[in-house]
Amino acid sequence: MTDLYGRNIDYARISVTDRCNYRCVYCMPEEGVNFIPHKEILSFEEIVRIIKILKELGIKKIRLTGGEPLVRKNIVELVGKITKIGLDDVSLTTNGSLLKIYAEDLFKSGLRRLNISLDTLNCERFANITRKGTLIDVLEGIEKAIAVGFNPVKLNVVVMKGINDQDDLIALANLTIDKEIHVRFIEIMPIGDNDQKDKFISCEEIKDNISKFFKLESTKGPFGNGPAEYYKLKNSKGTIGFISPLSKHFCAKCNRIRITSDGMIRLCLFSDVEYNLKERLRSNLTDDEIKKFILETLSFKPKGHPYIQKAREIYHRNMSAIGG
Ligand SMILES: Nc1nc2c(ncn2[C@@H]2O[C@H](COP(=O)(O)OP(=O)(O)OP(=O)(O)O)[C@@H](O)[C@H]2O)c(=O)[nH]1
Ligand SMILES: C[S@@+](CC[C@H](N)C(=O)[O-])C[C@H]1O[C@@H](n2cnc3c(N)ncnc32)[C@H](O)[C@@H]1O
Ligand code: SF4
Ligand code: SF4
Repeated sequence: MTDLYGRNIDYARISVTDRCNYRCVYCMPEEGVNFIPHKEILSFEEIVRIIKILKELGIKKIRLTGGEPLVRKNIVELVGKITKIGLDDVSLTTNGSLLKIYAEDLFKSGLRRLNISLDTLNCERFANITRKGTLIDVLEGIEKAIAVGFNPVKLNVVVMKGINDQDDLIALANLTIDKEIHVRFIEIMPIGDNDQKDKFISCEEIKDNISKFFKLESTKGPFGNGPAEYYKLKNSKGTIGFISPLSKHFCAKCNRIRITSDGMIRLCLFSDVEYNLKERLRSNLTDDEIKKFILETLSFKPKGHPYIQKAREIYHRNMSAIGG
């Protein structure tokens, strides 16, 4: 599919749930989140049908996300159904807390790569950032993922000024030396109901902080479809990536659409305008009619966000409900 700006859209991020066992400070509030009622959440059959239709429209890469995708009941079964569809790439973004339990079965169901969120290697800070998490669970989950054969394994680090922008950067960068782990530092985005919007630090500053300790060499990065720019440390096995949606946005190269867990097509992370796909799926439209609807909505995909450089808006959905 090509949009009005000539961008080839071949990647869909599908959120399989808005629920999560964590409450990360940059993603959703500690309490009072209104989760989507179960009957509004897309069923496995609906998700699989959407992916098959998207494939016919030229989508080749699918990322499953959430909320926390691994808290969705029978997620392994869903992954198995999706990997059988015959796409070029299926991947999943997770907080890693349940990987100890699911990594092996996910691998057996055909999934080959994982992106795991991990913002610090300090137990106390980890508990404060996730509000509900225990660091050791994620570290063991990462070990397990590597042991069963996932490759590449990428770690996503949302960097917050004054919280994890100093020693954490060095400790996380260090992980890339001996292991084939790819650590990506991400600029915090001002989306949803969170109180971290004054914690922004740009990738340039993050890079400067790392460069005080390590020399970064530009490099090609691991297999992926996302916007990260990659570097490596001398003789390291893994890489270090930077994702800068605000300071150096990548909208001109945007290749993706999103489907929320309640079946809305979201054309841009930074735009709250959504199109009701679920309503069409549940009203007996044919696959061809659904295709036509998706193509029609694509013409509304924005060029980028007009306020992207200094976005300080409150969006009606939290990041957990969009899928990142
Ligand atoms: N602004 C913006 N941020 C994005 C977009 N896609 C992903 N991100 C952010 O990038 C970070 C990493 O996303 P992931 O889910 O790991 O996916 P990815 O980096 O696209 O995946 P790879 O295919 O492995 O490169 C998250 O914080 C996302 O919110 C996008 O289209 N726009
Ligand atoms: C919404 S989470 C969903 C998947 C899974 N629960 C996880 O945490 O990896 C997807 C990605 O979005 C990132 N994210 C969440 N809120 C963010 C924010 N305000 N700014 C930048 N990235 C954010 C997370 O760190 C994670 O890497
Ligand atoms: S970033 Fe992921 S793990 Fe953290 S609260 Fe959001 S959905 Fe949950
Ligand atoms: S902000 Fe919107 S247009 Fe820009 S890269 Fe992200 S999804 Fe694409």
